[in-house]
Amino acid sequence: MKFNIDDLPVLFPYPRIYPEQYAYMCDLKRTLDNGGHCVLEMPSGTGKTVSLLSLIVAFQQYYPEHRKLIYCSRTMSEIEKALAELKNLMKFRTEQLGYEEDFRGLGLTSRKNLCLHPSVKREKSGAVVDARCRSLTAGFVKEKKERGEDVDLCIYHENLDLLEPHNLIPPGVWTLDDTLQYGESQKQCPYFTVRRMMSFCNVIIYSYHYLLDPKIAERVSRELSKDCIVVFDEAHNIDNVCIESLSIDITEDSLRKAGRGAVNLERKIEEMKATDASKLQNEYAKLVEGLREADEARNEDAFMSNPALPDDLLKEAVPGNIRRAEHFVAFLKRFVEYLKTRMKVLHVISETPPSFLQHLKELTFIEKKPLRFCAERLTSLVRTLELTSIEDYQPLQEVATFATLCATYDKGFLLILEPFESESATVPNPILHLTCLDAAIAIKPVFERFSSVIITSGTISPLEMYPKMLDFTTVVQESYNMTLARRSFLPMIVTRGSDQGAISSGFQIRNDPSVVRNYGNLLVEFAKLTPDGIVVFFPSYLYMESIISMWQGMGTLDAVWKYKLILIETPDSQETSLALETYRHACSNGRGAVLLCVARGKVSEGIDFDHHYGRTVICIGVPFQYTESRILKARLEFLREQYRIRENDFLSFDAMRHAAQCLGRVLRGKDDYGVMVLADRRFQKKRSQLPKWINQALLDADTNLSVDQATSTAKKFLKTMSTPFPARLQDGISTWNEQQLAAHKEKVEDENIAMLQDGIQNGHTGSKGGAAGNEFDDEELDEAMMGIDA
Ligand SMILES: Nc1ncnc2c1ncn2[C@@H]1O[C@H](COP(=O)(O)OP(=O)(O)OP(=O)(O)O)[C@@H](O)[C@H]1O
Ligand code: SF4
Repeated sequence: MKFNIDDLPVLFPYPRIYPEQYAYMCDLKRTLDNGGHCVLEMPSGTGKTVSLLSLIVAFQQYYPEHRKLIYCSRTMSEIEKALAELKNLMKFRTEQLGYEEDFRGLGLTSRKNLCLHPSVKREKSGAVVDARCRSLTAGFVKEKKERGEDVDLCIYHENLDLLEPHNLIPPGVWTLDDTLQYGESQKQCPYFTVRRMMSFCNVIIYSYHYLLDPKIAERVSRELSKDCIVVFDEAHNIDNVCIESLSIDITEDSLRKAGRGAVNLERKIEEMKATDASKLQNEYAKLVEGLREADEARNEDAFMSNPALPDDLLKEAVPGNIRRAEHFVAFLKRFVEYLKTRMKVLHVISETPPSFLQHLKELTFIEKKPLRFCAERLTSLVRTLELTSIEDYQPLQEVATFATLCATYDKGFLLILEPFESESATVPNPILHLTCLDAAIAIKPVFERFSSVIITSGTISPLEMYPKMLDFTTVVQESYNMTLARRSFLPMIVTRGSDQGAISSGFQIRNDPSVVRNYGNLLVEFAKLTPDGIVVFFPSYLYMESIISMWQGMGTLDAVWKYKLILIETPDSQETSLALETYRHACSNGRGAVLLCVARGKVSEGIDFDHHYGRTVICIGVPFQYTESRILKARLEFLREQYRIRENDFLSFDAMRHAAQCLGRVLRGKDDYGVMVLADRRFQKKRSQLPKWINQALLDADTNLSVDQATSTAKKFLKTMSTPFPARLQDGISTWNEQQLAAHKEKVEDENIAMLQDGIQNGHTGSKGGAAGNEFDDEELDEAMMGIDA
């Protein structure tokens, strides 16, 4: 369908639009017009992707600036889905406009997914694929070939140089699959085709890391211009991605390997001195000028890049004591030895980077400045030495990254040395964590560089938490309702068992036989009444294991087994895929199945249980994080001091965003239906932290149910749902055709005029849904702080 938002003509590739899609697009347009950032929460399965793409492509094509869209998603399947949606949109636009627009949309993922080289693509590890690819494509390998040496090159990479650089792939939208097929047919590398064509694309769809992880972003995304429109889809975990991209763990094993790497480097330096000393001399001369100049020709070698953010990168000359290759390696060895001695301590140490550096200086005379250069200096050396098996130097690179991060950032980081794996362990197995506490550090350059950043997800309540945590301001912050012609999902909070005993995964009572039995009864009852699939989420693997073994003893599993197959998620991804496949099979053939999994696990984040694959979702307990974790404690303290976010507010927010993610798994569209059970008495007080669209569907009467009451409510609901509901009944309510949309716009305009006439100023109030609020009482806080979910 076609419609206008203000003066902007929008082409939307479906005959009907959902009211929330229209509202979402209006707010997007407002954000782009005003030039600023926004946080938008759109109910799951209501076509967020197509709304984003239709509006932004319309904006891009209509206005002369032709602003590029950078669309970041989390997983490869989500990237592929968005590309397919874009392809469909562009096809529709061509049909409507009567001509094909000059447009290119491409998706980028790792080499591992896009490699075509017959032997490299068979490697299992992404790091090995990267390393092997480099050994076939690096500039010095090519030079060797030109000199007539017997080295292998990748023909898929070589062929790219024969093409016009701005036209490596014809215009159009290419899904990852299309790109692979095209690469195969033309014998050209899909990965480098996309990398090199990024400046010539209208839309790029790739993973978060290409913008947020400085090690990758610096290489891949540095040429993107300021007026690009950046979208982070499924952004409810964006703070964790930011933090992970700047955190690093060092173990005794990695230090041993790093030491070996340094010895190897020494050997290589000696060899090069004997054969071609001028290369080392050249490197030295260039380092006097500064690392940037020394490293100009590194465009495509995404290896050992700098972990620090662009603004924090060094532009000065490299300090004299690490300019010579052998001096630098000796320097690294000294640093590795120092770290080894630190690992020998048998008590937990937590210190800030300045205090670490102070101690380091006292003991070894290593200064901060050369440490800052470590990562880049190592890159330069590896290039000069023309090393090919770079995966052997990975641990040394980690140490160099660690050094650079420690010496670059004074604030927002903490070093934590944990000598033992767990409280009860007696054999030391030390880990030195350099943990980033401030998510705002990694994302800051994105907000500073791009004028419009859109943070969106199906579950991103409370909206105001994200601007606080990520330290940015928004022009629009909105949460949308789900318009439904009938009540097609039933959220409820179960607080008591059939015996009226409270149910909760709270620390004190979680393993009480009566609580476990009540949870078991809940599962058995829902297994009886739910057709096809049930997904059950536990707060942690540990709790899931203990409850399953207790259920085994109580005969609960046997009772469930009568009605459904039981499958379990494990930390092993292959096992879990197999369980999922069997689960789907059982749902499809009528046997029905229960999938037991954990909040924050793979299933809760990326897997959709649409239609019969998920008719009931049960959240057993509030999925709090393991609060005894020192890293989490340090982050909580930081959030309190830096951003005035109280510990309990953050813990509660974090638990609820994961609970909401779990609930959202079963509702994948307007024609879908399902029951959402929050089984813990503590959910009652956290209700306001649910996304607006779930909270509004939760009736007051359904917030304090016993297992019996919940069963009878769900039975009635499922009975209603099983009656046919023709799509035409949604017309005008949860879907609009062009006339209905026009009528809505007219109504809004009339209302605005009337309001103006009344002298009432009209303005957006922003989100009212899911205020953060402090919903903890003292008892709950105690529970949370006592480490409920190990
Ligand atoms: N107006 C519409 N009419 C019919 N189908 C639509 C419409 N809008 C979207 N869809 C379809 O609905 C499905 C769900 O859309 P999509 O996956 O984009 O939802 P979403 O909001 O991104 O969900 P989530 O964020 O939870 O993944 C898609 O297959 C999409 O093509
Ligand atoms: S250039 Fe492309 S095809 Fe060749 S090894 Fe690298 S990723 Fe694979």
